[in-house]
Amino acid sequence: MSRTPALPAVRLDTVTRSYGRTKALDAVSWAFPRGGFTAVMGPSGSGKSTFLHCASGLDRPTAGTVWIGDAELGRLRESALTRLRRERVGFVFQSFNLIPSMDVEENVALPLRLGGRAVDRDRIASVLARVGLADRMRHRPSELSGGQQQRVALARALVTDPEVVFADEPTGALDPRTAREVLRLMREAVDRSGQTVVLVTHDPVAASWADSVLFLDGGRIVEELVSPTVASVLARWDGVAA
Ligand SMILES: Nc1ncnc2c1ncn2[C@@H]1O[C@H](COP(=O)(O)OP(=O)(O)OP(=O)(O)O)[C@@H](O)[C@H]1O
Repeated sequence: MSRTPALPAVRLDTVTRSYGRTKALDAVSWAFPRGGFTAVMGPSGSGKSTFLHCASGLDRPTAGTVWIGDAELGRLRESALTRLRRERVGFVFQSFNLIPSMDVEENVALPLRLGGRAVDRDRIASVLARVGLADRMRHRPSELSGGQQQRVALARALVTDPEVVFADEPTGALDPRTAREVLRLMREAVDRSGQTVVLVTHDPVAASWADSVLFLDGGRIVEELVSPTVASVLARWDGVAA
């Protein structure tokens, strides 16, 4: 079963991703515990996006193995991998990636439609209520603030009840107060719904919401900081970025 408690939500075993002679990821192994919130930090070019893309099945590693739950991604054909990403994984990006011509309800319903699933309006209403936007169903993205758009994107990521949500700099374009609201909702997805969140960020405040922070440097994991605070993240960051 995909939700066997003993299985990590995501596991990487000696994953390397090369671009020519550059090893963007260099034999990285890690297991993300189910129901955990992990932040991934590191200097520019350290491999964070590559890590997230390989861990989520958006990209295929050059070598090594990735599992999401019980599914070994390298064994899946492209169509099965697409289905797995659609049904078992949620994505949130810095740039929201909402469809401008669709209203909020249609944007949130999109993963269900693409997956050929029934669009249950109560489910959409409930996930929008969860992110505090129940009264905005008929709005277009352009009629919403950046923070509201990111909350729609989070609702869209959560609507399929995914095992794991991958977020790439989701608060990068938001002011601190709005960012806090998005982070609180991600924390809630972990604490109340047992979902797993993997968050790539440059922001020590965002990282301090996680249960642990992985520091990447030169395509390798060089540190894990458990129970991070803003101060402890900054202190480690100085060490990694030095
Ligand atoms: N498509 C690509 N083609 C060639 N090289 C790439 C490609 N994507 C990434 N790289 C290289 O791999 C390394 C890691 O890049 P990656 O984007 O994963 O870093 P990052 O930590 O996410 O950086 P940033 O914080 O600046 O977004 C860099 O040296 C980068 O130049």
